[in-house]
Amino acid sequence: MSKQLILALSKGRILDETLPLLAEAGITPAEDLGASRKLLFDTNLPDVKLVVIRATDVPTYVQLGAADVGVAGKDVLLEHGAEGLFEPLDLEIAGCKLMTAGVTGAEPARARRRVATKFVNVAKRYYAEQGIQAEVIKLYGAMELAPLMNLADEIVDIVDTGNTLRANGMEPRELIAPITTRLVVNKASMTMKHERLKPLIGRLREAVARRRSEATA
Ligand SMILES: Nc1ncnc2c1ncn2[C@@H]1O[C@H](COP(=O)(O)OP(=O)(O)OP(=O)(O)O)[C@@H](O)[C@H]1O
Ligand SMILES: O=P(O)(O)OC[C@H]1O[C@H](OP(=O)(O)OP(=O)(O)O)[C@H](O)[C@@H]1O
Repeated sequence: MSKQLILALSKGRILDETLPLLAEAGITPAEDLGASRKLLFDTNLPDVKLVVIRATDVPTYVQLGAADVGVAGKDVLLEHGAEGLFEPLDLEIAGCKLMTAGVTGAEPARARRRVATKFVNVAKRYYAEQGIQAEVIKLYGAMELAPLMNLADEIVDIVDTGNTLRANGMEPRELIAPITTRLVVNKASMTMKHERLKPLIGRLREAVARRRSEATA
């Protein structure tokens, strides 16, 4: 195993909140991540590199050891599964909720509920736990359209302000899980590169704690 540390970052809305935390932990990209089409970046530290990839690909990179460390939403991790991954730290950024939602005022009455979502595994697990028979329909976006178009009775999706639901005549129903962004570490790296990872995780943990105490001060 090489001595290099590869960090896999989720691009999109998590990235902007991840970079200041990494900077507080002493890692800054060697160039502006947004200014090029590059996907692999050097940092200020010669033995640390960053890859910036789709959020849903982060657990795969870390699980299979292509990256040592990843930054991903708990929603993505719940959907992917935790095999081969340690989750040592809640970075407490990009908070939102994973919820069921339906048409405002409508009763979720159907014996076999049709549920549209991109979180297929989460949804199957959740409805099974609730003892509700569900036919889960995989979509890749715009879940809020599905009940409107009679494709589904209910959706499972991320809710933050609730504006997207409201704009489409829907309302949140049940909370499946509160979501924040997590640090994940490949299990083999955790053992083999422990000396290198321990201070990094420690500095990130301090940065998160500092923010928390500033927020409550
Ligand atoms: N309002 C929100 N809507 C969606 N995701 C949110 C929201 N607030 C925080 N998040 C977090 O941001 C992540 C999604 O980021 P983003 O929307 O940039 O990616 P995406 O478009 O869903 O990903 P992909 O490109 O893989 O489809 C989620 O996994 C979640 O953890
Ligand atoms: O409660 P709100 O504050 O409205 O946020 C939730 C919405 O934001 C996300 O969609 P996004 O705009 O990221 O598009 P996506 O479907 O491509 O993820 C998510 O899928 C919801 O639709």
